[in-house]
Amino acid sequence: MSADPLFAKTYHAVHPDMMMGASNADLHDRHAVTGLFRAGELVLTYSHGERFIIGGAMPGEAALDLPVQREPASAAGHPLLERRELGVVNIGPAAGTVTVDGVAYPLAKYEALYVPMGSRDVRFEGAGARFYLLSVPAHAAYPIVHMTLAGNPPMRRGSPETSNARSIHQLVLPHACQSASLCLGLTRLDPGSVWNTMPPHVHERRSEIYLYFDLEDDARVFHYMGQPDELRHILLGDGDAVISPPWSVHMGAGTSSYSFVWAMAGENQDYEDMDVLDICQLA
Ligand SMILES: O=C[C@H](O)[C@@H](O)CC(=O)C(=O)O
Ligand SMILES: [Zn+2]
Repeated sequence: MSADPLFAKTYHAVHPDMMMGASNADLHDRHAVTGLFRAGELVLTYSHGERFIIGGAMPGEAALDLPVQREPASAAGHPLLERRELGVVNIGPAAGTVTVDGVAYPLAKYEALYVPMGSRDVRFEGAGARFYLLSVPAHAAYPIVHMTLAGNPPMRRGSPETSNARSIHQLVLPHACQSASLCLGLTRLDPGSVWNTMPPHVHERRSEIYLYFDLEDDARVFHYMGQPDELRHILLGDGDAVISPPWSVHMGAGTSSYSFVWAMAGENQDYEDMDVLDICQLA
């Protein structure tokens, strides 16, 4: 539940002690973001981690508009992006269009749009498109940027021998697209590779959200989280996201290969600001 009617659910910050001994249902309730993609709906949730708005828009035949703020009264009716920036990724299957203040941006599957603070009207169209939405508070307006995978060649990580060969596309990071705080990318596993983010890491200065997709209906990702010596897991399906607190490991293994969108915000935009963990220290 959420106090602000704009949001389907509010996710609170979680203390490390709360993860130890939590039931699987509580873990899911506190960290898994499900139900974002409903035909004909735009769904928003709110996380107290970096004040992320995590949402999904699945237009169907009718267009969907980003709503305006409702609370407090002084902000009611103002654009949602009055003091926020937005990242949009089309996770498919079909192409769609995002129109920002009258300018249309066709987004093929895997393409993304950075929408600056101050944008007023944001409209989503296209049957079969699923737009994943991530918004964080901003202090400055940067240019709108349409990102393609071809325009953002990947870093190659992992290998088939360790079942983790993958392409990491950095989409919203300072060298590719300026933003106030948001960092965003897309990682695709090679066929037959199932492990992401190996070796895993933590980054105390940013929290991170993963959204898994390109999974068949009966496939799952076992997403690991928690302190390195107190790991827990959550089972996620196609179109499900998971919120990692800044102190938490985030890595996963799937029952097939898959893709995921990663999004971070916090006090820096240095992708390399990670404490990489040795697999042998995990427990
Ligand atoms: O902090 C950065 C993120 O966790 C991801 O970029 C990691 C990732 O995509 C991978 O290794 O597959
Ligand atoms: Zn990370």
